[in-house]
Amino acid sequence: MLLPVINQSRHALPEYQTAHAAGLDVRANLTEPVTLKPLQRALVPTGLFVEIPVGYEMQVRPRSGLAYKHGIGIVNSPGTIDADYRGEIKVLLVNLSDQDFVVQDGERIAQLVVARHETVQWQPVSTLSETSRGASGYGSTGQQ
Ligand SMILES: O=c1ccn([C@H]2C[C@H](O)[C@@H](COP(=O)(O)OP(=O)(O)OP(=O)(O)O)O2)c(=O)[nH]1
Ligand SMILES: [Mg+2]
Repeated sequence: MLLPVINQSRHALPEYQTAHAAGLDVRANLTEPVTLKPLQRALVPTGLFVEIPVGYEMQVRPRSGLAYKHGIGIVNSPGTIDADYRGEIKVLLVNLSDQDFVVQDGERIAQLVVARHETVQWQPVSTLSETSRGASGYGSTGQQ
């Protein structure tokens, strides 16, 4: 897919790091580093503006390496970039570790996944089809 993009950051466009990666690693675009204290969050700019085709969305997902090594997650994970959004893509990072974490300019902070989505029209009904699961959930099938 060709994706229209305006890059107002100082960095190269997000790239797939391997041949069949789902996510494009996106970099922080900062004039100075941002320090996240434990449990602190920050809306980190990317300097990127995109025009996603109708029927698609862009998901802003965490990077597992940052999560595992530093406890860095995304508060609203996965973030949703709508097809009609024309603003800057931002990443809502949170520090879930017990130590300060410094986000550096140019650091790969998240990955962007473009995906199709459906648009529904509601069909109000009074009954739903029966299944063996029924209304059971929240661990109803056990742990092992
Ligand atoms: O991680 C994110 C999530 C959202 N957005 C932008 C694009 C998205 O299209 C817009 C709105 O996001 P969302 O619908 O998740 O937020 P909201 O709280 O429902 O805001 P709104 O009332 O503007 O829809 O904000 C980002 O830049 N990064
Ligand atoms: Mg919304």
